[in-house]
Amino acid sequence: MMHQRQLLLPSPSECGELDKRAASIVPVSRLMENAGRAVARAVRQHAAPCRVLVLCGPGNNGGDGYVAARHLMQAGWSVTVAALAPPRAGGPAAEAAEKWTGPVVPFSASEAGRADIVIDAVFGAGQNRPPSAQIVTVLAAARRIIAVDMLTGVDGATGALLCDLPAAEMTVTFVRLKPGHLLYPGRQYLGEVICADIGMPEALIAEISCLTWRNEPGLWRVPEMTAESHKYTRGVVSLCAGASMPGAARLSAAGARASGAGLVRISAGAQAAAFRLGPPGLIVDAEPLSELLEDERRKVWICGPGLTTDEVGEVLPMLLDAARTVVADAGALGWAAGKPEKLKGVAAITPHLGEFTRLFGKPGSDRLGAAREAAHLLGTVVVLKGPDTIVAAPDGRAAINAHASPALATAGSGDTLSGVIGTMLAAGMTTWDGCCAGVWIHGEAGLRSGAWPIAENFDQHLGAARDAAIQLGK
Ligand SMILES: NC(=O)C1=CN([C@@H]2O[C@H](COP(=O)(O)OP(=O)(O)OC[C@H]3O[C@@H](n4cnc5c(N)ncnc54)[C@H](OP(=O)(O)O)[C@@H]3O)[C@@H](O)[C@H]2O)[C@@H](O)CC1
Ligand SMILES: [K+]
Repeated sequence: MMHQRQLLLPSPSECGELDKRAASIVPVSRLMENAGRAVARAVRQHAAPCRVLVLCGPGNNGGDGYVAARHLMQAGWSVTVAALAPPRAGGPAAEAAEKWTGPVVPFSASEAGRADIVIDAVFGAGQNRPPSAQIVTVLAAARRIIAVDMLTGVDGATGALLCDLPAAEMTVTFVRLKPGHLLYPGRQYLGEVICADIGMPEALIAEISCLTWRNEPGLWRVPEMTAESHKYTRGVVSLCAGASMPGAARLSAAGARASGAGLVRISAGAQAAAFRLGPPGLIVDAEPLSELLEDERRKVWICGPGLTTDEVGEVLPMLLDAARTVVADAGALGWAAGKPEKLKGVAAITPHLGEFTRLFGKPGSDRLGAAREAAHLLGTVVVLKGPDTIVAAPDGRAAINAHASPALATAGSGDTLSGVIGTMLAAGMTTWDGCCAGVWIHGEAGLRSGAWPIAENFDQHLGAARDAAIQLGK
């Protein structure tokens, strides 16, 4: 099982905090030596010996570059170094630069174009503004790039692009991945991301004030089935269905059932007869919602898939008045467009980027920060869906999900996800844990669904996906 601490995604500034604490225990020069050696090792495993140019910036990222250059040269590779600027005097990077005895060439596009591989050690965690046009031109001239810690031009905290960029083949980072390694658009420029152990004391990692994790089992635990389980302990998930889009509610209900809910009921009102033509295990209620809410065992409700904004306006306030745990999606998000405070009291919302924008405005280049702010504003867990789904809690915690497949980007997939999340909450998980687990399980089902699945296909894999989450979380 991955320990929560192993899943931490410190931002560059949190890494700075870590480096400062580490300095009194392990000299930065030793960490830098380990980092550079790890880069050289990764390059040797990745490529056959060839002409390498190492581009070094003035900070410690550049320091890692000088060390990597030395180790590659010692391994018999043909290596040159080009410095953007001299390393900061008296620092560990200057020490590393002094040990470089190989050729130094100008920091130029022609030198970059001459090399078979360019190692980008220009900026890493310390980049705080867009790189200059000169740097962009030099990187663009490279045939193959391997980045040290982070590709120059990608913001490690947000994954935002700070300039036009060529893509790297590989990025070698240290200690832990950073949010920018998982968040788009940056993620697609980093190639294979390798995280090297450089001897940072684990105890120090536990001390930093980082509240961002990679979404994997171990961050949360999914309840198992036990000999005493019955349908009410496995959990009851209820949904509100409407007249015009019955498919969405049925997909959500199917997602809830296939991921292990004990009982799933649809409140279909006048449409009950049509819903009864569906799968026999799905219970359809025709009674008024006010009556259904008298059953206190029906704690978790999904509201929005298949509902118009008018229908949401009728049912969502009733669910909140009855203090139910509500997962709001689709129509419920449209109902609150421009007035997100209408969703206060909801346990979780699951917007895609378009729905998020209609609720809160454009998130800009920092979707992680925007999701956190939205969660704080509403007191609600926000699941900002996408290829790098972000789950943010009102208390500042956030998880980034990289466990997914583009196959999930199909109509109805979000309805299925709301059902899975409903099931996790009905099984007794906290809202944040349940949302994180639901997103991972949905991702796992997508990964198991083969090429070009339709939303209905995901259901077939949700049980196995939940089981994988349970086993990996042990
Ligand atoms: N985490 C770990 O455990 C370990 C981390 N290590 C390594 O340390 C790296 C972080 O080092 P770092 O803090 O020195 O920052 P780094 O990225 O080298 O750049 C800072 C310099 O660049 C400058 N600068 C920034 N942006 C600029 C721009 N656009 N255009 C121009 N200048 C710009 C900035 O200038 P200033 O803002 O001061 O003007 C400053 O001089 C990290 O990525 C990893 O590789 C290992 O060695 C050891 C263990
Ligand atoms: K770099």
